Amino acid sequence: MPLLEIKDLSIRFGGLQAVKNYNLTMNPGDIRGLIGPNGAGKTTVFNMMTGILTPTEGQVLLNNWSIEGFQPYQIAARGIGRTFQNLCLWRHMTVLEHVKMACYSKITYGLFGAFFGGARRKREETQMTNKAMDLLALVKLDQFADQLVGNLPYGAQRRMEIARALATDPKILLLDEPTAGMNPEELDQIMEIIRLVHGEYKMAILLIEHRLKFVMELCERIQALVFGEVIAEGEPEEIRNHPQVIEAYLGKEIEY
Ligand SMILES: Nc1ncnc2c1ncn2[C@@H]1O[C@H](COP(=O)(O)OP(=O)(O)OP(=O)(O)O)[C@@H](O)[C@H]1O
Repeated sequence: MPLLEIKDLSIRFGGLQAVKNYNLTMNPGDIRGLIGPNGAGKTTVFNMMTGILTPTEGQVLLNNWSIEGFQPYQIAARGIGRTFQNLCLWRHMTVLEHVKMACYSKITYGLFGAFFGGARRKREETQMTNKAMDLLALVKLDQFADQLVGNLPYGAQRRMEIARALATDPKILLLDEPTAGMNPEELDQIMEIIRLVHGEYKMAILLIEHRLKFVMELCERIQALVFGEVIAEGEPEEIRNHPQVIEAYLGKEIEY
C-alpha cells in the first residue's frame, strides 16, 4: 500500500478548471517535485491535499485513509504536514513558542490536565520543549529560540516554518516554494536542511518550486503542471529536456 495515493483530483472555480485529473503515488522516503508556471495549479493541489479546498472530483488517500470530509487540522494530525508559499507566522511569539505550539497537537493531557495535571503535564511540557529545540537545531535556529519571530531574517523564518511543520510528526511533508525570496547563501542552507530532513527522518517530501536548478538537484522525480494538467513526469533529466516543459517556460531554453 503506498503512503500517498492521489487519484484523478480535479477542481473548478466557476468557469476555471484549475486542476484536472491530477494523479500521484508516493512511498515513504520519496522526494518529489511539482513545477509549473505561475497560476498552473500547484498550490491548489496542496490545498486539496490538506483539506483547505474540497476537490470537485477525485480522491486523496493517506495510507489508504481518505481525507474527504476532514478538516485541515485533522488531516495534519493524521500525517500531512505543510509549509505555505506566503509565511503564516505569529510575529510576536518567540521562535520556540511557535514550534512548541505545533507540538501541542500531540499532547494527551487535555484541558483538565492543563490546569490540574501536575506531573504528567510537566513531563509532557518538558518533552515538547526538548522536541521543539531538537527541531530548531535541525533547521539551525536553536540559538535563536528566544527571539521574536518578527525579528528573524526572512530565510530564517522560512526555516522555522519547516520546523513547525515537522513538529506535528508528518508522514509526508509538503513544501510550497521553500526558497521564495531567499538569497544564494540562504538557498544553500535550505537545500542542506531539506536533504537532512529527507535523509535523517526518511521523510516523504513533495516540493513546489520555481527554481528549477534547486528542484532538479533535490528531487528524484518531477511533475510539470501547466494550466492544471500534468504535461510531463519523470526524472530530472527527462523533465529538463522535455519539449513541452521547455515551451511552457516561455518557449525558451530553461534557465538553471
Ligand atoms: N480559491 C480560489 N478561488 C478562485 N480561483 C482560485 C482559487 N485558488 C486558486 N485559484 C486560481 O486557480 C489557478 C491556480 O492557482 P494556484 O495558486 O494553484 O497556482 P500556482 O501554480 O500555485 O501559481 P503560483 O506559482 O503563482 O503560486 C489560478 O488561476 C488562481 O487564480
